[in-house]
Amino acid sequence: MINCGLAIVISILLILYFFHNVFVHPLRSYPGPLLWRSFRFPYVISTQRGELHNRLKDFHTKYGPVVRVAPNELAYADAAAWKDIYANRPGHLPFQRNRTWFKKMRPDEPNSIVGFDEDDHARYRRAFANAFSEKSLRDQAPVIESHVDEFITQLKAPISGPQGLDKTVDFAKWFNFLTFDISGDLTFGESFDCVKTGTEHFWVEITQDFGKGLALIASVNQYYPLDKLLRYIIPKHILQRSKDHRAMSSEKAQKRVALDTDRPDWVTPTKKYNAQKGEFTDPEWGINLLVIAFAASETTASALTAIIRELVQNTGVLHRLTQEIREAFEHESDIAIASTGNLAYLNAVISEGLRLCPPAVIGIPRIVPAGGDTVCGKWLPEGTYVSYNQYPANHQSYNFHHPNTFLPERFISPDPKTDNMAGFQPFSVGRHNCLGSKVAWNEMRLVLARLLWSFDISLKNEKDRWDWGEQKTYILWDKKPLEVVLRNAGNS
Ligand code: HEM
Repeated sequence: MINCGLAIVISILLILYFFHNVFVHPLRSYPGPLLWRSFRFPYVISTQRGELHNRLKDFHTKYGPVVRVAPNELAYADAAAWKDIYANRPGHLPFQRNRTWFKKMRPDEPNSIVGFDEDDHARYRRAFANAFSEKSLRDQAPVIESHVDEFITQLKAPISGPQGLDKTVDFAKWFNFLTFDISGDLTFGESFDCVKTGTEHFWVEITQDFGKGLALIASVNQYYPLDKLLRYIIPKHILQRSKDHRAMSSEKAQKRVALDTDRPDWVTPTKKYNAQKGEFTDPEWGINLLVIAFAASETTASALTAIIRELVQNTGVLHRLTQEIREAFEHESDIAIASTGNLAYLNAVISEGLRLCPPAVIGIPRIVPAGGDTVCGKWLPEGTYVSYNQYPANHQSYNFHHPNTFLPERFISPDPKTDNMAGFQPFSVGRHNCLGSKVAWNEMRLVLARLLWSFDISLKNEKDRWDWGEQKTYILWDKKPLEVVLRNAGNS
């Protein structure tokens, strides 16, 4: 009897909630699918199924550039939203990162540079910015170049053996090896040696679950007080792995920070700045170096994997790019970070890869600040979740012509009538934009130039062709293997 009464009460509350969201809520005039406008659960289920990017893409096609995707959330595919949501607007309060995505596992954990606390963020950002100045990047270039050199040497080794056989490589794996080795070196002062050993280091292996973990945390946190149960919902062995990983990161961070050295990396300039302006605590170093090592690697590996997939699936583009690179350099040793900056077609290919397959697939929502504010000319109540979602937005024909086609030419001479380049912000804008965008560009140009100079590259299996968006995303791309055949091009 009590159960029956409870069920009736819950049903009535749900119906009232539904009517409130659809007919009374301040966002009621925004278009979107009825179930999503009424309840949060379709968004959460879609996130957990890894298909949110495709659902949002379809919604933006059907409903236009602003869609209500949950009772309190709007998704934007309108370029004007970038400035309103992410940039600093004089006279406006900042739109903070959404706490549901970044809630701490333990209250005594410090915030990180990607956290929601704006004061801590500004303090970290000012310090780490020194590691990404033009001078610091120049100092770090030889470190990146030596890792890329080791990567190419490893790929070449069996091919230049006695049989001179072609070699099959899974680039989804190998780009991870390379980018994590580089960021291990530049954060913790030592490479993870994935390229050297041809295997994933334990630290790197665990980070492969980060996206899924973030997606789960963000989903559960939507349902107060369920979030209190988070630590009981996550299986014990996963919690333990996560603790081990944190402990290993802290240990590595402390070891690196304790070193009295001028090695060119992301710690030396930050430490020098801190020596004058105020030190980080050990836990602050630990969490930030962990976050930066991850942010630098996963994204760049995703971009490189996507770009190579698009190249081997679009052989006309591959041919033109290979020609540009081989004509630009006489010797392999001429290919360096400084010498690859101005290759027009290479830059266009990378941009188009970032447009079609953005590593930051969807935007982490921001929150409209106290008192409410405007986005794209319309006032929104405080507390509204808002985000610009790159993958869904970049695939709309009202933003880019032939939006689903890999067309680097659109970046060679952009036509504002067909392509709205203001919407193309793969590294975001404003005070939280990517700190390492120049590093990413340096790495991507160098790796692609070295690869295409040395190898003729083709798909292992001609039938292994598919659209990048078919993969699942858990905040980040859940990348499928990319098996390609490398044939030594005979250049030296
Ligand atoms: C193709 C590669 C990359 C892409 C597409 C990318 C994209 C992004 C995006 C979109 C953001 C903003 C996230 C947000 O708004 O919440 C971001 C933040 C960040 N990225 Fe990258 N990133 C890349 C590579 C790198 C590299 C190489 C580093 C090197 C350290 C790096 C470090 C960071 C950091 C520290 C932040 C947080 C900045 C802040 O909140 O102030 N990223 N990245």
